[in-house]
Amino acid sequence: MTRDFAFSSSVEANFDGLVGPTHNYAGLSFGNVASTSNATAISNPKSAALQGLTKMKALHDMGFVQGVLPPHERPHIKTLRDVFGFTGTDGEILAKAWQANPNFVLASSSASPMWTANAATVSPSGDTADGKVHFTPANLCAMFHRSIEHDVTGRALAATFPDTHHFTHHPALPSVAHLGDEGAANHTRFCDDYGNAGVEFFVFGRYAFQGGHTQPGRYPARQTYEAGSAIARHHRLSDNRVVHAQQNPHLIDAGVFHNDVISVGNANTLFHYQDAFVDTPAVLNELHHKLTGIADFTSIEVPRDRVPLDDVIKSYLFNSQLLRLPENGDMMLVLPTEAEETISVRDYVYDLIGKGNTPIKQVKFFDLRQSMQNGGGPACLRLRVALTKAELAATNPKTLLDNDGFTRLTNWVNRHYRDHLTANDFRDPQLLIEVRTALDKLTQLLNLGPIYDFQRD
Ligand SMILES: NCCC[C@H](NC(=O)CCC(=O)O)C(=O)O
Repeated sequence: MTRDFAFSSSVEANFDGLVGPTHNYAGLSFGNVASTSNATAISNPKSAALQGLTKMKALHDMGFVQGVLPPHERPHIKTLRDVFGFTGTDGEILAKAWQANPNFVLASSSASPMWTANAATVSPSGDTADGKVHFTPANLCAMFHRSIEHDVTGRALAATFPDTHHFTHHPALPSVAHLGDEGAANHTRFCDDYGNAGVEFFVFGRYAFQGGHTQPGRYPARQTYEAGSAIARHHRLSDNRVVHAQQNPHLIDAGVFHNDVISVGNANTLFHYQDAFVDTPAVLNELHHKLTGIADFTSIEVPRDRVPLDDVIKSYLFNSQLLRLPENGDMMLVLPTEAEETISVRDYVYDLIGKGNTPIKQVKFFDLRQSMQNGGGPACLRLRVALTKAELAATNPKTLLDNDGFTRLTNWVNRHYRDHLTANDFRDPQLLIEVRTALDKLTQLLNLGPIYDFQRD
């Protein structure tokens, strides 16, 4: 197929989460090996945010549309007050909560909204019955510290995509285990041109309303089938262009807590591990079948005996960004440096590129160690939003980064962020004041309006 991708009327924009000023390692995510093994490590929020910005800038410079989503207010005093019941001034609330149980404060202080692959599920207008882009913030109810994200995430998305002629914002699904939803980390879309109808692929860990199915035994299956199917209905997707697949429960038990740790897809390509799903051949068949006449579907399977599962998890091979280069339509993998340092993975990737017989022709590595130590690689850090030209023009322009935007955000980080944070620092009300000062400024830089609770109370 010969096409000039540069003149396509639609794009896939990547909205990365700007790492928040309280980025820290608290070991909060059971089943996420990096998070639990780095609990109590000292974090460097400044360097974490700059690592993220470096990746965003590099992709912008390569011609991709790069957006940004803001961090959240942490420690989240509203949670300590309204959920746990502590009273008094902000300083008193922090002190009382810490005394009752330091974990209350730590679970209210994570910078986890940085992983915007978990912010929402997004259905592009080519897929939806009403021709609008639909957003559903993820309830993230499997982990307490993430379950407090969706209100502010919803406000940030509405401030980024404000035009109701083009964008529809749904509330998060109810926060109960039956409807556990982790957003785009378990959602992929296949298509030809980003503006045309595609096939949406929802991956889940377990069924909540039907017995008799296999599920993991050791670690939680965060996403349910029922959550994905409810979102597909809310987003007005056609059944002929939706595929639901169960993730292999043995992989979840080995530490693959989201589908984006074991597969990545974009445009006409799915890059996945052997046995990523329950009955992988049947899943591939359904994708092939539903994509007939829509896109020339290709799947690339990485065999277990080529790359051991432990190396997949350690290196985050599949937590890559799979990007279609604007100039010629070739695909590029964006990987963390850990992938280059893991010999089996490095050899595999260079072989893949070298052979040249798949759509993936390029690879780039980025140092994202601060995020990686909490289990967040390149793919976790971005939310993809396919947009037509008209939708892109209706997007809040301050959230779409150009050279000046990068300079402003880099200066903002350098001015407001600490370079060293441990658990004890969250007891200090001064940190909260620093965070609020920084975020107040950020809402002006990105023209978001008062999205934070401290700006609204
Ligand atoms: N998509 C990647 C998400 C990583 C995230 N880690 C965390 O929340 C770790 C936070 C801590 O342990 O401090 C999670 O597991 O949901």
